Amino acid sequence: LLLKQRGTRRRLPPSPPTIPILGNLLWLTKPFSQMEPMLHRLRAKYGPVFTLYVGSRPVVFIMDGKHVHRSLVANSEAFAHSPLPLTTSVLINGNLSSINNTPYGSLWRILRRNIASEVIHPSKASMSSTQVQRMALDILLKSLRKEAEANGGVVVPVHSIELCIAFLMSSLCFGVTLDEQVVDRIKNVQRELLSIVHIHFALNLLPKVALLLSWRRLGKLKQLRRAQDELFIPLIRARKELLAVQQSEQKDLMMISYVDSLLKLRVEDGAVGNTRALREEEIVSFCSEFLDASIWSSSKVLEWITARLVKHQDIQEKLKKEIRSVMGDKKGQVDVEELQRMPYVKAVIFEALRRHPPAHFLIPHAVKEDVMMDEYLIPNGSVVNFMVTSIGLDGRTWEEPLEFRPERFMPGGEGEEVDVTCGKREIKMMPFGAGRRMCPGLDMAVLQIQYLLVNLINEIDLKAVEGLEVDFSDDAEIFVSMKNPFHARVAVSPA
Ligand code: HEM
Repeated sequence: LLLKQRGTRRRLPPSPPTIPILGNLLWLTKPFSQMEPMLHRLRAKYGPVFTLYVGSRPVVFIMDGKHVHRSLVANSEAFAHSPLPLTTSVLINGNLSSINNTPYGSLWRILRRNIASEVIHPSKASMSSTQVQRMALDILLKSLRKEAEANGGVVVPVHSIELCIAFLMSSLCFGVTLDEQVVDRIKNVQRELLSIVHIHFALNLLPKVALLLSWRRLGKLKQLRRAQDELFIPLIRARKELLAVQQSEQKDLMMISYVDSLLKLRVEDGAVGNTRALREEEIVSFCSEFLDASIWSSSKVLEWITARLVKHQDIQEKLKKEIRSVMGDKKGQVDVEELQRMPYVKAVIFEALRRHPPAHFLIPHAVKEDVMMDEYLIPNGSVVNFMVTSIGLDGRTWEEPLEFRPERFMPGGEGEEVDVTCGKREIKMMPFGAGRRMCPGLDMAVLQIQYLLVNLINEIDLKAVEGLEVDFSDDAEIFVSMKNPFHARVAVSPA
């Protein structure tokens, strides 16, 4: 059991030999892709909870469902802290810039409640997203049709998928449906920003070193931040004016948006009881977090699923059969109520989240007090990292874990009872994290992926291209892409 221990003998989780002063720094500064095999080897040798050191400071790794449950769920408050944000991020974005960077406490709760109840809550989400979802689907189909026409029926679906999800999420962020060129610019700025924010584990403990290493990148970061300001600020101001008109004329808005909620939000300011509105630059930063958190994760999941459907024609056929059985003779788009009657669709999505989670690690957590895990001490100030793939691909839980087999999530399968919110005793997979910092966008993301997947498959057949085998190797950075984007031959019914 997890207990706080005072005054008894304390031993940290096991660790490989460390170099004096440096600790295991050389390992910890490796990019994500190179760290994974090393972490699996350490798990095999030291067990599911072990320590690496940055100098004398411990970085704890938790690699199995049982210990994730003991920490993030059973002792959720102690593990809900985040390490200090990287100094570069503070320089560019200021102190109040994202939910994830906000220390666990009252301000974090306000920000979490805001996104969860004002934007993502099913009642709000369905109001604003139904029409936008339809438009996003049209963009996806139109983009695939255009590419197929130009290339003899062959497409690389990742581009169309990213455009579609970026359109959907930027509309929900700013409350307007933006034209494709603007969406493309937003997507490119966000991608560039992400690509230069290399978050090495060690740097979470050494913000000053991170600053030195990142100094060269600082100019580029500032330039990208200016590009964000140019794109986002006019949209935020337009929304502010619209809200003022709506208030004075008591009109209903056509759709809600994340920016609306941020414009109305009050945060603590200095003395107890004092509050203030968010500054414009803070709103820009929160929008950036919203777009990054939602665009890449959801589009990666849809990319992996469509790649799997090219490879496994039998699964594609089963999906189509289920869609036909629910839709009967009805023509046109499948709606949200019909999606609830498609268990196999959900099984395909869960299998993709298990086999190809878009993030292989949770965002690093931290503890702000000494905490006991079994007989081990996790000392105050430790960074704690949780590996998503070591749980979802654990051969003790899943039969042939590397196989893509949605049937596991159907009645009788080993994943039938899986709870992706990780509230139950056992954690078999955690693509959205677990505990207090668990992804607030879970329901929205699953619903949008269901909607886009079903309507896409209802309209097109995805086939393999002769001589171009789908390669399932991944490119494990912050969000995990396919190393080699796959090609598909599509037969799209005319618009
Ligand atoms: C398939 C889609 C998604 C996946 C797999 C995913 C996964 C995750 C994961 C693993 C975390 C870290 C949890 C932790 O550290 O314990 C996270 C955090 C977060 N996600 Fe998502 N996410 C998805 C979609 C979304 C969407 C659509 C939104 C917003 C609309 C969103 C907003 C956030 C935010 C704001 C956080 C930070 C929460 C905090 O620190 O309190 N995510 N997500």
